[in-house]
Order: sequence, then C-alpha cells, then structure tokens
Amino acid sequence: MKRISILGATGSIGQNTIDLIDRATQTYEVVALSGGRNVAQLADDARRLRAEVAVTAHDELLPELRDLLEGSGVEAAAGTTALIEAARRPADWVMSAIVGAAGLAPGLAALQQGATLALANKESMVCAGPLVMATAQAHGGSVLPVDSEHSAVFQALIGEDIASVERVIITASGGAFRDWPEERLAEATPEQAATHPNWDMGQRITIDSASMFNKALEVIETKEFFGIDPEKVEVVVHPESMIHALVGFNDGALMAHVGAPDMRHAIGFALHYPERRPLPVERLDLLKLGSFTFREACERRWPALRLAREVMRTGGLAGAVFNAAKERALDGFIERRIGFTRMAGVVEEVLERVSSQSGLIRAEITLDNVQNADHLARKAADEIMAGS
Ligand SMILES: NC(=O)C1=CN([C@@H]2O[C@H](COP(=O)(O)OP(=O)(O)OC[C@H]3O[C@@H](n4cnc5c(N)ncnc54)[C@H](OP(=O)(O)O)[C@@H]3O)[C@@H](O)[C@H]2O)C=CC1
Ligand SMILES: CC(=O)[C@@H](O)[C@H](O)COP(=O)(O)O
Ligand SMILES: [Mn+2]
Repeated sequence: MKRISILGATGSIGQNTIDLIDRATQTYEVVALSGGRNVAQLADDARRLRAEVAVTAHDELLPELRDLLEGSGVEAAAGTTALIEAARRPADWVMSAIVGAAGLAPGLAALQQGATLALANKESMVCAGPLVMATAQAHGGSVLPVDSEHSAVFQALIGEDIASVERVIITASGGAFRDWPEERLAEATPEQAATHPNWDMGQRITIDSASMFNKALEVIETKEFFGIDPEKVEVVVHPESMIHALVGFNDGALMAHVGAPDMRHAIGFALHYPERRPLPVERLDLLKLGSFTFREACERRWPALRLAREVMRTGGLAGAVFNAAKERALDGFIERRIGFTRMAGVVEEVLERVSSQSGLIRAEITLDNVQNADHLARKAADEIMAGS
C-alpha cells in the first residue's frame, strides 16, 4: 500500500490532492496531513483519511486541533519543528503544497527519508534548486514537478535526450489584468488581482499571476528543474490556459501539453507516475474550442520577468532573495501598504541592496544560508516599503 503525506493539505493544491485520494479505487495509507489556520478542514480530512498525524503550523492552534481530533486516533501536533518531524515520517510519496519559502524545510525533510516529493511549492526550487535536487539524490528519493507548466515539460521530455532541446516555452494566462491598459495597473486592488481568469488557486499565487511574479518564479523553476540554459526558456501569454508548456527540439518539432486548466491533471500524473491512470478531468472538444491565441509577454508591462532573468544571471542565493522580497512585497500589497505596480520596484531595490553585501549571494546553497538570505531580504523589503 502506498504511504502518502500531504503538506499544505488545507490549500487549493492540497484539497485537489485529497479529491483524487477520496476518489481512488486503490487505497492509500495517509501518514501526515499539514495545514495552517484552517484546523477545521485539517481535522475533518485527517479523520476521514485516518491519517497518523495532523499538524498545524501554528502553535497556538494546537488545543483547538486536539479538541477537533478527540477520539479519532489521529495524533495532533503544531509548530515548525512538528511539521518537519511529520514530513520526515516514512512515506513513499509526499505532496509539497505549502505556500511560500515556508515549504522548503519540510520538503527537504521528506526527501531526507527517501520519499518521492511531488513538488507544487515552486519557491523551493527558486530558493534552493541545487539543494533540493542534491538532497533527493543523496537519499534515493526523487522530485516530480506538479506546477502545471513543469509537469507539461516533464511529460514532453519523457524518452527524449535533454541535449536535443532547443527551447522550452511556458505559457502564462496574463492574469487578472491582461486586458487592462498599462496605465491603469497602478490602481489595481488586491481583490481585483485575486481573481484569476482561468485557474482556481490560493490568493497568493493568483495575485502573483496578475503581476507575472508567478511566471518569473516559474522561469527560474524551469532552469533549476531541468537544467535548461535560461536563454532557452521563453514565456508566451496564452489567455486560454489550455496549452501549459511546449518543448522545442533540434529538428524543429514542438511538443505541447494540452489540457483543461485543472490541477488534478498534474497532481494525478505525479501521484501515479510512472503509470498513467484515468483522471476525473474534462476531455477537451477541439471543435468547440475553435482556436488558441498567443501574445507577447512584455517585460516593460511585467518587470517581474526581467528581474527573473537578472536573478538567473546572478545565481547563488539570488533566487532566495528574490522570492523573499516578492513575498514581503506581496504582503505589503495585500495589506494596502503599497500599490500593485510598486511590488516589482521593491523587489528590484532589495535585489540591489542585498546583492551589494559581498559574500551573501555567493554563499553555498545550504538551508541555513537560504534562511539567512531570506531573513535579510524580508528585512530590507520592510525597510524599503516603510520609506515608499
Ligand atoms: N493552486 C494551484 O493551482 C497551484 C499552486 N502552486 C503552488 O503550490 C503551492 C500551494 O499553493 P495553493 O494551494 O494555491 O496555496 P493555498 O494558499 O491555497 O494553500 C497553502 C497551504 O499552505 C498552508 N500554509 C500557509 N502558510 C503556511 C506556513 N507558513 N507554514 C505551513 N503551512 C502554511 C495553508 O494552510 P491554511 O490554509 O490552513 O492556513 C495551506 O494548507 C504554492 O507554492 C503555489 O505556488 C503551483 C501551481 C498551481
Ligand atoms: C496552475 C498553475 O500552474 C499556475 O502556476 C498557473 O500557471 C497560474 O496561471 P498564470 O499562467 O496566470 O501564472
Ligand atoms: Mn504554474
């Protein structure tokens, strides 16, 4: 029986994963489920799936979680250390679906016990791609992409020689404001930004889609995951979100992954890999769809894309600084301390300030160094926003 854990079980990816587990004919042994504030959902799923342990990231919610789990036989735990210990419990397959850099340490813990890590948490690859891959290799585990574009690239590469790849094109919906004139972007509100045209996702990634920071993270994720030269990674706006990515080979062939915007495609592929099994997703009717459209991903309109290129050129811990600055700028936007278009400016200033501290960016990519860079970048972002 396959033993599985789901980190970030109460979120959008976590709930889609649980939907597949609930429908499965094969039975799974659920080891750990983790969540944050939504302890009611966490306890409900942990009871139904008969998890060994349910963990909330927040210490103060432990009494509530304990009450909700009373008599169920499910252990209750709370806090960062408990989360890492739960991720380290022996499991065959672990879904990494915590949002933000907070997902890195639990994901590494899962890899240290030799699990297959189904990686939705793109921040892990942006902050510490080489560390994630080396940890998997050192402990006999593996990492499977769950981000829709990266799952698409992974599938297009099966049986192919990476040396014959000329380019990788990842698509972007263009987010909530893709049809807005550029001059209006400065007045965009968090509520408007948190409405995605095609995908149903958590608030943070949805706003990142509108600012293109999501795609910026994904360009870096592509480089780290597949070892592709950044020059070969392209972004194209595809408003329908039906083609998730394309891989171009040296004979001119383009292999595309096409499917409805439903994350159960990518999650299910990672859950059943290397097999393909039926999934409860829409089958596309091409005649009804009629056509697919594409637009340029303009770096002036979306400066996050330009910043991602700079981060890849810098290398080292620049990804961790970039991600942390972005997370704080996003907090600032959600809390209405800065405007929508100011987010990229804050991130750029943090990159300049922290990169000038000699040695920091070039330090070895270890968990401690990543967390240190993350901390300094958040502090710098807060100072910059306070003066904005
Ligand atoms: N949603 C999607 O379709 C896609 C998401 N991704 C990536 O997957 C990850 C999850 O995204 P999504 O599901 O949308 O996010 P959600 O916000 O919906 O869910 C995030 C999950 O993480 C938990 N959480 C939040 N903060 C912390 C923390 N500090 N420590 C531990 N747990 C925490 C939340 O708990 P609670 O809600 O209980 O507070 C929840 O379980 C992100 O990295 C995202 O970029 C990638 C591709 C597609
Ligand atoms: C579903 C998924 O993988 C998201 O990362 C998606 O790509 C977001 O949509 P955007 O293309 O708007 O960023
Ligand atoms: Mn994606």
